[in-house]
Amino acid sequence: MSELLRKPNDKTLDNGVTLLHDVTKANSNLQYVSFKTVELKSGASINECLTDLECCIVALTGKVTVSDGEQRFEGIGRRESVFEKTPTDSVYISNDKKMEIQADTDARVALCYAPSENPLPTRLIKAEDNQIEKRGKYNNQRLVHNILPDSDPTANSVLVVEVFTASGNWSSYPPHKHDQDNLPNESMLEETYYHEMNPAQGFVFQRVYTEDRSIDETMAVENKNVVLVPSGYHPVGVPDGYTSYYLNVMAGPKRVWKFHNEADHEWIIDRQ
Ligand SMILES: O=C(O)C[C@@H](O)[C@H](O)C(=O)CO
Repeated sequence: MSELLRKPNDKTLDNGVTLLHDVTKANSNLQYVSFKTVELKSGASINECLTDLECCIVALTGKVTVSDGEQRFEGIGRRESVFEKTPTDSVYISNDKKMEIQADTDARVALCYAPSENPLPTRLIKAEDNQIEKRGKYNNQRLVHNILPDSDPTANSVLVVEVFTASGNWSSYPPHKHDQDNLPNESMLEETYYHEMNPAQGFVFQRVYTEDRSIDETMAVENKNVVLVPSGYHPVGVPDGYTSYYLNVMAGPKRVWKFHNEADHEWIIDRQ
């Protein structure tokens, strides 16, 4: 199997916590982005000390109470399925803080980490704070919830966005990349994709390829899989009959999302 494709770990621990994904600097080819998906049974909890990482906790489904050791945000989370296609609540917690997440109902949370040395205030990012965008036309239509975009100074490094792609459509398309630290033309950001499909037996295809094709992998991605994008273009194609959801985490040396479209396919944007 591709080193860029991660399948979920379905082992539920005794305490009602299932760690579906745990992508770290130590177990991946990523230097900046770390990522977890955790399922919690109602009443279960997890604790972590954020030393040199900041974290954006996204309540994907269900309701959770999040604490940084001082502030407490109760009952956050807005949906039972991501496919309700409404924004959800998230909490940003900085490095050097404690993080506790307790499930008020059965819940699934995404923990989106990036390196951070500069403590910043904890912030509840309410569903209403998400910037909603509809992008694309023809078979390239997607709905975007910007949770932590680069225009929002809440974080030092991490960027978080969720994307819904309609059946038979494409997203992260035409192919774009952000793997050169060459602003103002392009920024260098690694990325993870956490995918879900509706109905859940669906699949999507994601290709990750660099300009020189030193990476060139096309993956069949199933429900709750993670795709790592250390560099390169990373388009997603969704088969007819299925809707795609993914959560992107990005981070790199500068907190700017400046992408470069692959020149051969840029004409797709300009069609009338
Ligand atoms: O617009 C889209 O199709 C989503 C992508 O921009 C996605 O968030 C991404 O690739 C970020 O680099």
